[in-house]
Amino acid sequence: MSRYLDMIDGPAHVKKLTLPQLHQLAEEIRYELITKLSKNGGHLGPNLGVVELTMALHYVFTTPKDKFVWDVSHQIYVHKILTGRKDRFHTIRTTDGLNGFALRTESEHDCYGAGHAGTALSAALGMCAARDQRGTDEQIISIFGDAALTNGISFEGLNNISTTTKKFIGILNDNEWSIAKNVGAIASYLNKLITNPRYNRLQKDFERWLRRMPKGDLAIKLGHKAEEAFKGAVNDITLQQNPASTESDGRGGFGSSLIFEEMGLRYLGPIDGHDLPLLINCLEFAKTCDHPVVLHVLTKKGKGYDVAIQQPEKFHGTGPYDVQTGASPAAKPGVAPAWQDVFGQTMVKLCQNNNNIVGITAAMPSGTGLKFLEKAMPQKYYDVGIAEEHAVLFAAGMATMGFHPVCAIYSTFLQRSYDIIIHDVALQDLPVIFCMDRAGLSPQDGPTHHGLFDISYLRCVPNIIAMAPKDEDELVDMMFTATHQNHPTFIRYPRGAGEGVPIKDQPRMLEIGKAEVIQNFFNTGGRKVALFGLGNMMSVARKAAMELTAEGFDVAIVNPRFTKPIDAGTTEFYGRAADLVVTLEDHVLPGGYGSSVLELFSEKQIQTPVVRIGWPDKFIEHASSVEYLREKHGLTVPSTVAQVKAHFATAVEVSATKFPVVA
Ligand SMILES: Cc1ncc(C[n+]2csc(CCOP(=O)(O)OP(=O)(O)O)c2C)c(N)n1
Ligand SMILES: CC(=O)[C@@H](O)[C@H](O)COP(=O)(O)O
Ligand SMILES: [Mg+2]
Repeated sequence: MSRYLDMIDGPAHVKKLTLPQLHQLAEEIRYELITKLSKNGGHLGPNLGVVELTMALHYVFTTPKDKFVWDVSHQIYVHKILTGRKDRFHTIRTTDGLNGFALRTESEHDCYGAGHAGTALSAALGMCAARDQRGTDEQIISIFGDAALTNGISFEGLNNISTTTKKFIGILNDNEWSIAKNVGAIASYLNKLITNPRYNRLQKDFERWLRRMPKGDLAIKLGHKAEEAFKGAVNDITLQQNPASTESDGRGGFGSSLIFEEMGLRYLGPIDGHDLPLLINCLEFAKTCDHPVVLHVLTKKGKGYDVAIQQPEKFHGTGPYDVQTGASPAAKPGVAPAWQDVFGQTMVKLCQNNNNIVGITAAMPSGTGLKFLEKAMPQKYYDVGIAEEHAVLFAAGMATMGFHPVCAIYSTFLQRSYDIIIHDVALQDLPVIFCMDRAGLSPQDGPTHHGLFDISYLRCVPNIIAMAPKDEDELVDMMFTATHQNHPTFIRYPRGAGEGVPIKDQPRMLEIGKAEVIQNFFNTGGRKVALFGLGNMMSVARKAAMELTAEGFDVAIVNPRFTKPIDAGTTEFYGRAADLVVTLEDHVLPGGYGSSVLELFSEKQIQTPVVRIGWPDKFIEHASSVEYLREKHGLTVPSTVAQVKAHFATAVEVSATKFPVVA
C-alpha cells in the first residue's frame, strides 16, 4: 500500500494533505520511528510525543524561511523526516549518518544547533531581534519541553521576550517528563494547571470553539476575544483558588497564576498536543498574534508505542530494542559493570558510612547512576532539575555547612557550571566532589555530548584536585579519597562498561598528587619509552607496551592518576630516564594532561621528546562506536606503536643527516 510518507520529499508536501491523510501520515511516521530506531536506538519516546506537533508546525509554517528552534533537539527526528531526510533517517546517530540533534550544516531546515537544554528561548529571541532589526516577516518558533523550563537559561530568555519583540511564538511541549519524572515547582505548577477540573472544563469549551473556528480574519478577531474571555475566566478560577490575591495587578485584573502571562507573554492552552486540527488552528491563531505568545501543548512521551509509554525513562534515549516487546538485547556475557553503576553503588556505601555525604543530580538519575542512592537513601539524594549551575551552587551552600556534597554531572553538562566552579567552589575552597561521567566520547550523541574538555577547563583553577581512575576499582578508591579532602575534587570517567576488574571491599586512601608506577624499565638495552596512560587510556598503554616490548623497546608504564596536581617527581624521573615519553588521554590535546607534562618538562628543562596521544583540536563528530572514532583519530594501540616507531625512525634519519657517520 503506498504511503503518504513516500510523497513527502519536503515540508511543502505536508501542506497539500487533507486531514484524514495527515492522520494517516502521523501513523506512518510513528511506524517509521519505532521500526527504524529499533536497530541502533535513539530518542524514541520524545519523538513519538511530537509527531502531530511537528506535522502541524510544518503545515502552518514554512521552513527554512520560518524558523523552528528546538530545545535540546533530541525530539527533532520527525522534523528531519519531513524535511527531506526520510531516506537517511535509518542512519541517525550512526557513523556518517544523520546527527541525532539539530545541525545547521546538515539542513537549511535546521536553523539552530542544540544538544544541551535551555537554549531554545534565548536563541529564538535573538533571531526575532535580528528579524525586527531588518523589518522582515519570518515567523520564529521556539519549541521547549517542560523540563527545559527547569533550566535557568530558559527563564533568562522568558524574562527578556516581552520587552524585546512583538512577535514570538513559544511552544511548551509538556509531557510531564524530563528523562526521569520532571521535578520542582515548575513541574507541580504545570501539573496543577492541567489538572484543575474547572479550568479543564473551561478549556474544553475554548478548545471546542477553536476547533470550530472558521478560517479568516473575523475568526481570528473572534479568537482573540474568546481568548480574553478565557483568560478572564482563568483569572476568576485563580482568584477563587488564591483568595489572598485580591490586590489588583494594576492591569485591571487580578494577578494571574499563569507564569507566562506574568512575564508578558500571551498564554494559550493547555491543549491536546496530539489533536492535529486543534494544533493547526492554534498555530494559525498564534501566527496572527502581534504579541509574544506561548502555546502549551500536552503530549504523551512514547505515544503510539505502549512499552515506551509505560517506560518513559528507558525510552527517553534507548539502545536497540525488539519492536514487538520493547525488550533490549541481553547483555553480552562477561561485560563489565558500567562506570555509572559502580559510581551509584559506591555512593550508597559512602552515604551509609558518612552522614555528611549527599548526592546531587541535574535531572540525570539513571545516566549518572545516582538512582541507586535515590532508591536506597532518598533522604541523601537531590534531583535539582536541568540546572547544573544551580546544582553546584546548591552543593557549595551545603559544603559551607560542613557537608560533603557529590555533584554527579556529565563532563559536558558541567561546562554549564564553570563560573560557579571557579567563583563559588574553588575560590572559597569548598569540599564539593564532582563525579564527571561521560568524560571521553558519547559516540552516538556526538560533539555536543563528548566530555573532552574538562582537564583543560579545570587544570587552570586553583585549589582543586582532579583525578582519572584507570579502572572501576580505582574509581572507588578515588571517591573514598575525595570524601577525605577539604578541597574541590573532580573525578572523570567514561561512558559505558568499566574494565571488569574486581572491586576491593575496603577502598584505599590515595596519596594526593602521587602517580602509580605500573611497570618499570627493565634496562634491556632497548630504547626506553615511558607510557603515561591516563584513566581509561591505561588499557591502550598496557597493550601498546606489550607490542613495543616485543619489538625490542624497553617500556615503563605509569598511571598518572592525577591531572591536578600532577606527580612532578615521578614524571620528571621517567622524563629524564626515557628516550621518549608518550602521554595518552581520552581528552583533547590542547591544555590536556599531555600539555601539563610538556609544561613540566619545559620548567625542568627536560629535553626528552614527548608524543601526546589524544583528541585533536576540533569537535569530534558522532559515530556508531568509540572504537570507530579512536581508529579514525589515532587513539589506538596500533597508532601508539606506530607513532613510537616513527619517532625513532625519524630520530635516526635526522641524526644520520645531521651528523653523517664518518667512514
Ligand atoms: C544542560 C543539559 N543537561 C542535561 C541534559 C540531558 N537531557 C537531555 S533531554 C533531557 C530532558 C528534557 O526534558 P524536556 O525538555 O521535558 O523534553 P522531553 O524529553 O520531555 O521531550 C535531559 C535532562 C541536556 N541535554 N542538557
Ligand atoms: C539528549 C540528552 O542529552 C540525553 O538524553 C543524552 O543523550 C543522554 O546520554 P546518555 O545516553 O549517555 O546518558
Ligand atoms: Mg518533558
